[in-house]
Amino acid sequence: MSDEPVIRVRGLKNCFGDQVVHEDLNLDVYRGEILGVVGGSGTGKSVLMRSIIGLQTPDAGEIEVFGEPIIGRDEAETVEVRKRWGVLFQGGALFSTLTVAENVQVPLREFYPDLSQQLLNEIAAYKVVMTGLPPDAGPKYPAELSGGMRKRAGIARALALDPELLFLDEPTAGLDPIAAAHFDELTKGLRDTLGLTVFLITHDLDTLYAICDRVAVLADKKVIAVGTIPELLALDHPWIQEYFNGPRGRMAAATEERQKEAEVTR
Ligand SMILES: Nc1ncnc2c1ncn2[C@@H]1O[C@H](COP(=O)(O)OP(=O)(O)OP(=O)(O)O)[C@@H](O)[C@H]1O
Repeated sequence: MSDEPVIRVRGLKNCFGDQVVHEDLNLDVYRGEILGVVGGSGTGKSVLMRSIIGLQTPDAGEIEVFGEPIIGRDEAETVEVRKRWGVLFQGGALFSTLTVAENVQVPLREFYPDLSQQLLNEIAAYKVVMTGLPPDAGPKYPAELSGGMRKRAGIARALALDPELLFLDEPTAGLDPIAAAHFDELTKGLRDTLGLTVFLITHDLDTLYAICDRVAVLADKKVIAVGTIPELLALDHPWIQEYFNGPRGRMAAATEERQKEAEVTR
């Protein structure tokens, strides 16, 4: 992790009618880190992600990704920076009428319309295997895959353009604990091998303990705290205490502790 922010958010404000979702929200995400983003339902985690990737126009504030301003710029102006990130939306959001391989090719066709079909096929096949899917998953349709495989296919598509930055919105939601743990390993493995920066929205405490370098907590319309889990535990904010020190939080901490001990004795 470096001290260079890949994402810089300052004074962000987002409203829907009378509802103020974000007010004076600030956040830095550093190169090479996996940043977990947590908060109660409706605190605006997805709206924050959508603002950063330019799908939501905020009411005020500044957002920079790789030093490029995002707010108020159209798609054509941000094309170079958009090539540098990949996104896995909540639920995977694959096109159901396209095969896995065709889904992976969508961003390639959008940004590199002159690539030959052979090259598109080769890149898609490589991305599919890279995410741990069997090679024969390429010609399958999303409906023919398990939930865990669909998430992997979503990651394969997010990786299509060899991004430096990956946005994941609740990637382990709906997965059984074993598939979720495998997905966590995949995320960490990709970060370690490709040097990615990962912005990871999650409700999954196991994921936070297992792979996140820092965690940002959304509450009261802003990021109220960001740090390692021990740093957050030292704060006496009621939501943070309830979240990390509630029964599920304690269980996730104990699991992580056991895994670390097992690694030491191995
Ligand atoms: N396009 C929209 N129009 C109106 N309201 C919206 C829109 N998008 C989001 N909201 C509202 O903004 C708030 C934050 O939504 P968001 O989806 O970011 O929450 P979240 O923290 O990701 O929640 P969850 O953990 O349940 O996914 C919610 O109250 C939601 O209803």
